[in-house]
Amino acid sequence: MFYSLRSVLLVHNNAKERNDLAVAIRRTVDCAVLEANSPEEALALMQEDEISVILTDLFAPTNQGLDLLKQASQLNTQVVTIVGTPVDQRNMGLEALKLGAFFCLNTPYNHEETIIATSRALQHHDLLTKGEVRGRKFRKSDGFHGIIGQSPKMRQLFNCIEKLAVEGDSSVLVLGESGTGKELVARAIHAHGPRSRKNFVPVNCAAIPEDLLESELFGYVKGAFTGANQAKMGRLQYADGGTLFLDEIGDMKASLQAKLLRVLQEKEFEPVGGVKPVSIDVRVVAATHRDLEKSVAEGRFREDLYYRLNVIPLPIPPLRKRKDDIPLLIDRFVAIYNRKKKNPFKGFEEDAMQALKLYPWPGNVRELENLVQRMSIFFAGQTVNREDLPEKYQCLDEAAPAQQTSQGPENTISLEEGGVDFNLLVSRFENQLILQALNITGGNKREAAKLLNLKRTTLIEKLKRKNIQTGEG
Ligand SMILES: Nc1ncnc2c1ncn2[C@@H]1O[C@H](COP(=O)(O)OP(=O)(O)OP(=O)(O)O)[C@@H](O)[C@H]1O
Repeated sequence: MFYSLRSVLLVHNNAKERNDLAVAIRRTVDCAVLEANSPEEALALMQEDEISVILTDLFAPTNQGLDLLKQASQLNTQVVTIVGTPVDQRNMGLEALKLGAFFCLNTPYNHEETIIATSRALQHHDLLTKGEVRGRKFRKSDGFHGIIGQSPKMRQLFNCIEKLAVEGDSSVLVLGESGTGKELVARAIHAHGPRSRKNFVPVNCAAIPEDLLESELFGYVKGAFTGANQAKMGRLQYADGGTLFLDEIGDMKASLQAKLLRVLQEKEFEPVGGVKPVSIDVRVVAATHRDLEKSVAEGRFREDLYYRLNVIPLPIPPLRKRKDDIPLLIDRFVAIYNRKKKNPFKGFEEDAMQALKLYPWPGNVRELENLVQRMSIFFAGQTVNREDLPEKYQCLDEAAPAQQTSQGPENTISLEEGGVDFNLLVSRFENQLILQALNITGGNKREAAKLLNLKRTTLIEKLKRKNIQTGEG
């Protein structure tokens, strides 16, 4: 997804400090963090990965940091830079700002200040890149804040977002199947309303381990538990004045549901281990693919919290109910995945387009985006017809989509009676996917990572950890 492709490159020559800062950013900001020890290493990484934001020391007195700024903006005109410089060398910081740096921080870095500057820089990057895609290829009428759609159902959705965004305070519950664009909708609500000058902070309640979620959300005071050597601000506080996006809210455990309810009712909370309430002003946008009413009926979700969150329910229709949007979405994704390609993919023939309109898209827009990405790799410089599509997409009529050949999101694994070895099964599943991807790409790790929707560096890390030997690439 183009938002989560955002990556921050930290350039700092003290490995321990760099690593601590990288961990702090990863925990709070929705992005990948890459690290480089020197400007040379940073430039090499920039050749390999698309970087959204660079945070670099200026490496006084050599000016290497200023050189890095110049070369980085030649390599990638949309990269946003933040520089760090000691207080007594602010004049170099000024030079960097004149060269186009977005922000100048004092070193040694203060984690909270750096995290705020980094999220702002990423927001700025989002605006730059969205503007480019729309400006070049898309008209405003094709969608709304990066959400593509022209079908009556989507136009209705855009109207609702416009109205509720302006109002600015009421909680919103975004409902829809996985991959329908719930996070995009939450971002649009934030971007279109009065809170857009402050942070949009996403928290995926299902992705963060239950026992960590509380301190991630609410932060903690020094000494709150073993290892809490200093106080830490929670994500809720980063969202102060802005929007907190609670994805997969249906997965939140009961004790946290009670604490969240208090935030919504009283606009205050206590960090873990703290006794002093902290006032907070956030708009909460929550999302789930679950049937929350059913969870309430089954006693798994608090009824009072459900009503507090559900002030404005916002259902997003599944893709199969708005198939008119498919060609437009395909055009958009083709344009995105053709960016910077020397030999661009030429798109889908009419018979392929017809088949794709017949397919039921259980994984919704995410599945469509992945398919276009895959086709653009394997059919670079060509067009694709129906027979070129993976088998399950070669539909001839609506009632009978071609056989399901892969593990779509609709497939489930059932738990055996005696239980399973979870880690072993997950690891085997990962191995199979990785080996299949490497097989298809002839061992090319970059292309394999694309097929798996992983960053190249993540794939390499996994290969190392699993001791999987591959050819070059
Ligand atoms: N209408 C749309 N226009 C453009 N891109 C879209 C649209 N809907 C979804 N996408 C893309 O599909 C992917 C999934 O979107 P998103 O993460 O917002 O879905 P979601 O409903 O939050 O999924 P999940 O429930 O699995 O978290 C992203 O890459 C997003 O950019």
